[in-house]
Amino acid sequence: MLANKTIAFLGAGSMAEAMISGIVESKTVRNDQVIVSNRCNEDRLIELSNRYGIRGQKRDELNFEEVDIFVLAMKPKDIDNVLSSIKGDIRADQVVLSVLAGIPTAYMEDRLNDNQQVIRVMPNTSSMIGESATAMSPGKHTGMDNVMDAKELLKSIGEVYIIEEAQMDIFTGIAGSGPAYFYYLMEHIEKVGKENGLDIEQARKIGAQTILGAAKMMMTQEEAPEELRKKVTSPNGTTQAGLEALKEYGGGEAISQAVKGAAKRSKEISEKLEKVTIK
Ligand SMILES: NC(=O)C1=CN([C@@H]2O[C@H](COP(=O)(O)OP(=O)(O)OC[C@H]3O[C@@H](n4cnc5c(N)ncnc54)[C@H](OP(=O)(O)O)[C@@H]3O)[C@@H](O)[C@H]2O)C=CC1
Ligand SMILES: O=C(O)[C@@H]1CCC=N1
Repeated sequence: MLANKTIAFLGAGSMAEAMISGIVESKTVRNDQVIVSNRCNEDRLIELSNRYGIRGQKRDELNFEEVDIFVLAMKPKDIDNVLSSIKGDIRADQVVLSVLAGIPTAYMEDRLNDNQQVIRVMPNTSSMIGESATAMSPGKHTGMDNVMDAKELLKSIGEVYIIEEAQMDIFTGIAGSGPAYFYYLMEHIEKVGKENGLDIEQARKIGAQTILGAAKMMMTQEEAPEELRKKVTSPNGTTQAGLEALKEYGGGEAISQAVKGAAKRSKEISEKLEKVTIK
């Protein structure tokens, strides 16, 4: 379905690069079907086009007619500028995928053309290696063919979940922001490993393999995480001591609060948006 489709990223930052890397690596589309553009940083366009063999184009070089799927990948604060700058150039049947946290489909529909096809998407940076957990929520005018094309494209960067838009905030708290929690955890594991005689590279590999192993267990075994945890925990053994410390220092609550904090911020971004329709 994507065989002859052209995909244009508007925004060339970390998230765009992670998605481009995953898409190119998967060979779901040919490299020359992918275009990347940004606001002003031409060096970055050259860098990405050289690194991934895709087409870097300045805004005024973009031929909107040839594009089938636009991927908006700028910061949420830039959304109004972008929507008003593309409205005159895109058609309603061209699909606009937005990866911006907190920007509802209705907000984009109100500011683009009548019946504009939009899809709100929440990937994460593990798209870089095809391991994202990505959510998508189509807007009210989006046809099934475009939903299927978007899903196929997003499958190339990892697992895809079609969810209700109302669930986007919590999805963002868990999966969009989630990689950062694990990196933060690893920063602490590296530090304590180093303080206790490991070199930092060793500590990193050991910690990462442990997270990977636990993740694969959860994805392949029937047991719930609680059961798997109990199997690690010998009475009065080392794990019990570790878990007691984790509880004493609020580890579980800290994780819940991290997810809730990120979800709350996603909701706040939506709530702070200009409510007036500017069509
Ligand atoms: N980073 C992450 O883990 C995730 C991010 N997201 C979402 O992805 C979006 C981008 O985040 P991230 O990649 O981290 O941000 P970056 O700051 O790394 O990149 C932002 C990009 O947007 C470009 N840009 C700004 N204004 C415009 C414009 N008017 N037209 C075209 N491009 C423009 C910038 O170009 P220039 O440099 O030329 O100004 C830059 O390339 C955010 O909305 C975020 O919510 C979603 C999931 C995960
Ligand atoms: O921090 C952010 O706002 C973005 C959205 C999800 C991950 N990064």
